[in-house]
Amino acid sequence: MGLVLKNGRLLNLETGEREALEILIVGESIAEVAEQIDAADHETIDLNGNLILPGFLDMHVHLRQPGFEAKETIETGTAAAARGGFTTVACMPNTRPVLDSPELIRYVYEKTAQEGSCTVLPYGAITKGELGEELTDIAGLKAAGVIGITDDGVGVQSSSLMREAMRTAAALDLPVVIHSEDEDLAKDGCMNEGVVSKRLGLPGIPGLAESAMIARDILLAEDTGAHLHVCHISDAASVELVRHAKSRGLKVTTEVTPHHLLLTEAIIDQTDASDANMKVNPPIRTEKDRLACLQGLLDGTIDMVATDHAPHTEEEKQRPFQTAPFGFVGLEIAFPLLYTELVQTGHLPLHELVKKFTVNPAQVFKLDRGSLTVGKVADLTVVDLDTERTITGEELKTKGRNTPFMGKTVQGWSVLTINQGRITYQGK
Ligand SMILES: NC(=O)N[C@@H](CC(=O)O)C(=O)O
Ligand SMILES: [Zn+2]
Ligand SMILES: [Zn+2]
Repeated sequence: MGLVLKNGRLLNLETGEREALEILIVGESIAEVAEQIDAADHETIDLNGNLILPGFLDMHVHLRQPGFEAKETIETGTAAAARGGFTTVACMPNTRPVLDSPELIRYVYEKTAQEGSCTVLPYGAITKGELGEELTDIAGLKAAGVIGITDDGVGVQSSSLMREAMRTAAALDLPVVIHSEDEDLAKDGCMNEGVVSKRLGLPGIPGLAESAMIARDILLAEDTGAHLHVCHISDAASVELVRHAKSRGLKVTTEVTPHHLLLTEAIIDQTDASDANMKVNPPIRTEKDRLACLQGLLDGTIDMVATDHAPHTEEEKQRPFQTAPFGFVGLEIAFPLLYTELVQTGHLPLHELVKKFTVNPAQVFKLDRGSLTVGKVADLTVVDLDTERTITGEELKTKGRNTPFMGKTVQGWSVLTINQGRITYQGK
């Protein structure tokens, strides 16, 4: 007995056409895709004409477990992912303890098997404890199932250590995923360095703190042959560096967050830095930087969207701007925000946006996901493009309420998500 999805439209990611096709799911896989499927022996769900998309992949999330369960757990973070249409998320190792050993990687897989609502692929740390001093057992981490190595949350300051990490990762065919931040340039900054930080008298983080490190790591990737993936790109010069590296044929890829595509530092200017829900790292920058990120997404310099879902408690975010932690939640609202702000406004066609959530991340990280053809894993989401909903705290499945998009009305919400043949979210 399987499950037949009836009365849906399948989006063709090559042409953008919407095809009236039915899907039969048996076990974990797609058994049939056809104009009409005999549902006599199966359960059926009527999709009311809504759009069927491959399940989304988010290669940058913070699930906070182990150690920071007040912010998020694997259970709540993956429930949020499912509500957002995601079927695969890659989780960052800046937990407590840091995911820097094979045992801790196995812990994430076991916890996900018990409580998860999507596939979770952990990253392992580059350095022990993310302290930037000593490399982890990268081969051991790979054997335990990491999909890449990263010290996300902090930049690896030592160039010789990074070079050694890249050499090892290249030999193991593991991506090196970088949080690019020169701590010396970033100092104790809490927002973008520029006219707004000057007016408010707050310490700034210059775009240079990001781009200078990206330049270093592109050169190290060339030197070592490693695949370099640049996290949460936010600055115009950074986008140009990645564009140039790609044009030279280097294995350099990158991601951008919805907030860096949609916001500028005006959100901090307007509120006089009174609300730490506007505080994130890398910081929200200028209109020039925002437009460079958008252009990078459109021309393929930026491969994918990633949320950098980074939940914190309300207590932490009520602290003064300078001392509150950096980070926004994003899993549940990423697709509706970008559908509303980029597709509805004509910046890019729907199927191009969907690729940035599906086939592109799958290709970059060599995952057999992102396609809805017979024999593939049944990872999909059904999206209602028409119904408008306001982003409110009550509806969120994440524990975090830290988003600058609270109160915004958007459309393009998932109404059904299926991961490995199992319904993981069903809503209105
Ligand atoms: N993005 C953030 O502002 N915060 C992240 C760390 C990170 O992604 O660098 C976090 O772990 O809270
Ligand atoms: Zn980061
Ligand atoms: Zn992050």
